[in-house]
Amino acid sequence: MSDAAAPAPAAEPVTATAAAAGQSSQQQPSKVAPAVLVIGMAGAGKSMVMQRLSSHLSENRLKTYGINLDPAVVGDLSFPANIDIRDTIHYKKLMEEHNLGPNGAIVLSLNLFTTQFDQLSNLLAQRALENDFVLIDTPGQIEIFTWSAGGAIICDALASRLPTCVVYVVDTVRCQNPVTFMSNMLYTCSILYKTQLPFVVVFNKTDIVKHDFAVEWMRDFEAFEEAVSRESSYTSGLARSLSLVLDEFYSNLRVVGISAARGDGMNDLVEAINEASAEFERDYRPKLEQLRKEKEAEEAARQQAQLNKFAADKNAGMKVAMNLSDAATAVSAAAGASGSRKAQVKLSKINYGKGSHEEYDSDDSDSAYTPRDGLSYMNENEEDEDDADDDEAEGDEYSTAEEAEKERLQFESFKSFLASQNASSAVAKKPQ
Ligand SMILES: Nc1nc2c(ncn2[C@@H]2O[C@H](COP(=O)(O)OP(=O)(O)OP(=O)(O)O)[C@@H](O)[C@H]2O)c(=O)[nH]1
Repeated sequence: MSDAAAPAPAAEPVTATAAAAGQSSQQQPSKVAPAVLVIGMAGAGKSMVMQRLSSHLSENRLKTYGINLDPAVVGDLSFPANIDIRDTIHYKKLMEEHNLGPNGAIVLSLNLFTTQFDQLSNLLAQRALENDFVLIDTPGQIEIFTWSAGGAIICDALASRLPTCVVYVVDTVRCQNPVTFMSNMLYTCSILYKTQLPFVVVFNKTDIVKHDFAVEWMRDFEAFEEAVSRESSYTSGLARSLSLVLDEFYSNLRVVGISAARGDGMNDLVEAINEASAEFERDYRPKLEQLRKEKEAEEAARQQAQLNKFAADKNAGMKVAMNLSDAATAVSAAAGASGSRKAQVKLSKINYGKGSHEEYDSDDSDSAYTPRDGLSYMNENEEDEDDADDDEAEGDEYSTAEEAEKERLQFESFKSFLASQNASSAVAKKPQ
């Protein structure tokens, strides 16, 4: 990607708006150069408009920064370009590699190029401070700007950094047919609504046909209807209906007639671009700022929701541990009520192990329970060894009683054995 210095002469302290519209340099417009996206159907004259506009601005001592986004241009460009898509993307190779036709390869080239567009727009933001206009030529495949992701990325990236407008170039000669005119206007409309950027419609090639008829059709529905009535096709009826719908759309359009070949109407074009740029700052910038803030707020809310979910999951984990502890405590208390302290201690140890999450003796009414690591409740006045000692003492008593009972049973059984033995020997000694 080349980024050579623009060939235009050094700018004098006169603003783009003032020079182009013949105003005083006292009126200070934005110092950031507007980005002008030149869009139009193949053959409408975009490249020639780029060439004429660059030289016209250069003659007025205004600096331009040129960008070529058309990968299919053969040979030298007709305008001075600082950045050329052909330096990074070889569209013929793409055709071969992906088995694509020229249109598909051009759209793919643009889409590939837009993957670098964020970096490019950062560079443009700097260059926009050193230049008066950033001019961008695009391929004739205008579907890039109506439905392809690449067009939207380009427009968003530019508009986020520079005042951006669209110059839509129309071939006036081919618009003389009202149905073709309507077809062109529908494209204009769809690009306007897709890009949402300030718009200038440029009727080119006015050296061949004046664009007055087109302006009249846009301003006066009856004039268009009369032209359409001469057509007898189905589409003429559709064109008539559509012109009614587009009435509102026309009223908000900036329209300029030029001849890129002869250089007619160039001052009007520059003035329209400056107006569109001012419209961007006045109407579009606040909307973009609002959108940016909404997106930031959305992102912040999303992050907060994730944090809340994380915290909720963590609390749920703690609750499970706490519930287990409560259950153990309840059973332990029940066991305590029946007087089996040993059972309580054993239960506590079976559930958690000694010194683990929770240990709590329900029969110590004077206990002060203090949380430990948020999970355990332990009687501060009681030491772990107490339990151990209790276990030992009570364990001793218990085993002695058992043994005594065992001894007693053994003794009883021995006595009954002796008694049975004595009885049998008495029978044996009895004289016959
Ligand atoms: N008479 C006349 N011819 C023009 C004018 N502008 C452009 N042309 C001619 O129209 C043809 C197409 O011009 P380009 O500038 O290549 O058009 P483009 O829109 O860039 O075309 P693509 O690159 O194919 O999209 C060329 O033959 C130009 O000489 C004009 O104002 N008057």
